[in-house]
Amino acid sequence: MLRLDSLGQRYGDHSVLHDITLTVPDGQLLCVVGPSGCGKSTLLRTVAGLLPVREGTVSVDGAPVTGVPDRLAVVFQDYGRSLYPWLPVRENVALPLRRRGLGRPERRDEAERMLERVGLRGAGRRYPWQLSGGMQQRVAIARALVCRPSLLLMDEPFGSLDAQTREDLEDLLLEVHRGEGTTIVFVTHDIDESVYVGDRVVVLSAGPGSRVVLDLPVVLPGERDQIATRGLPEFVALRAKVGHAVRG
Ligand SMILES: Nc1ncnc2c1ncn2[C@@H]1O[C@H](COP(=O)(O)OP(=O)(O)OP(=O)(O)O)[C@@H](O)[C@H]1O
Repeated sequence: MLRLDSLGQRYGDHSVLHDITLTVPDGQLLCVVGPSGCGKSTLLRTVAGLLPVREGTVSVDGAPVTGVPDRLAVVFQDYGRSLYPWLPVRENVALPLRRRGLGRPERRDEAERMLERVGLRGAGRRYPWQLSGGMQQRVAIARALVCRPSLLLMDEPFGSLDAQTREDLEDLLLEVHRGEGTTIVFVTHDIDESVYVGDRVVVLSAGPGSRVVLDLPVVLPGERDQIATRGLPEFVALRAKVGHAVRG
């Protein structure tokens, strides 16, 4: 479980986040949206232990965050820079397992299992630069999940992909989330995307000193489907609520 209690964050004198209190239960996929520059990435960097907590507290599974939490994984927008071009895809995915002390065959098997999970069976021997952007981001997701993190942070992970690939990866994320039950905090600019993938959407106000202005459970009937779900009146109503909150 992730808990933010009265979190305040700033860079020098510039206040970015103010009095953010949130609890993310295990297994929830929380989307965070808000106007550009409101502090979404700052929030993720704080949870990842990459920025010191200025005010309030942040804890993961009951332990205050003072450095990078154990069992945390992060996926960024910039897949091109997050994979090692000199390592084959399988080695990229297996990399985090080295710290777990697994032997080479076990690492290889786990990496192959995750590659299959993200739809990249048979791509293990290829190099990242031989893959499309969408495939590279699948590799980044496989690497993030290979250690079975208890918390996965995703910062605009599909922001630079074309529309079709983006939809494919949204569906992949939902499938993997259902299968692995990982707690996920997913930052996006895209209001539709937040409602489509989220169990819950939190909207931050424009800065400085952004606060939570909407905390919305996403309850939609049936399995999510790119065409059917987006056409549901419930979806349209949720999207409108989030849209109004983002625009202030
Ligand atoms: N390292 C830094 N030093 C100083 N100011 C920073 C730093 N990083 C971010 N900021 C400022 O903090 C504010 C929040 O930035 P942040 O990147 O967290 O917002 P964001 O909501 O993720 O933005 P976007 O949606 O455009 O990616 C912005 O005003 C930004 O200019």
